[in-house]
Amino acid sequence: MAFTRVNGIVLHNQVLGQEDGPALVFINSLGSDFRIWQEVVLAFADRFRVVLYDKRGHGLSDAPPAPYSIDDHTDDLLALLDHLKVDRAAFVGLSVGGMIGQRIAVRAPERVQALTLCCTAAKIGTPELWAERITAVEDGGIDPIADNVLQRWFTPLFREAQKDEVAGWRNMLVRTPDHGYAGTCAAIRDADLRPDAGRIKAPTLCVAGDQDGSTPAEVVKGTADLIPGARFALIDGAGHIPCVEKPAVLSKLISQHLQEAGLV
Ligand SMILES: O=C(O)CC1=CCC(=O)O1
Repeated sequence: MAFTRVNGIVLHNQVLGQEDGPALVFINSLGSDFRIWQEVVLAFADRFRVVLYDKRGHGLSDAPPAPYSIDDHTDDLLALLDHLKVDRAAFVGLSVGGMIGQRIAVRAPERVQALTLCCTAAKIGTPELWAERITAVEDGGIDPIADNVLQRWFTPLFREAQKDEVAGWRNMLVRTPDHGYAGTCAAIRDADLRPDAGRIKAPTLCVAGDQDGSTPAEVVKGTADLIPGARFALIDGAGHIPCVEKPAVLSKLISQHLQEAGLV
């Protein structure tokens, strides 16, 4: 685990696995930190140099004043990868993490060997919806909205069967700095990546959860249709965070995609 200053802020990050292996970078979602990838990473650490980090405003990274943009998040990740001397990598991005992944694939195509876009889209929600959420968090913090968020993150079955685990992920969510969370809501509010989606050259897999209340399967599929050659896969019994709810299924999909991209 390391703390690295890039672009004037400290980013919490971890590099594990094979020092000489191909790099595999995971980018987490709104209100989460890199612990959400723990189960998935286990499937890759024997073959890959795995890079995990908390984006600005999240986890143990610095939370500079809001608002942020997707390009701020993208600049941070590119600078962190420069610091780590990772020239090229496969990227796996969840939700807003997938927006950052799409942006890297357009801005630095030579660095992207493969892209897995998980429960994400080129445009997520509406500006009005994000403005409402920002106001709610600015007024009352994350706690009052947390139960609604969890209903989108996890299926009813998982929430019922894994009450303690869900309570733990709720703790992660509500401990996100309010302005870090709101700052990233603003990044999502302002991002419409659809005009550039056709420029993505990396082999791309788009993955959806069949019970995702944030980026429903048809929204994810709509983005897959915009990206040349992108494939689409649906995970049964998953909400918005399949790396927690269905880690084995997600790992298998990522692994197959990386194989098809010639990375293993
Ligand atoms: O909080 C949600 O609704 C889920 C979500 C949307 C974008 C993101 O990163 O997470």
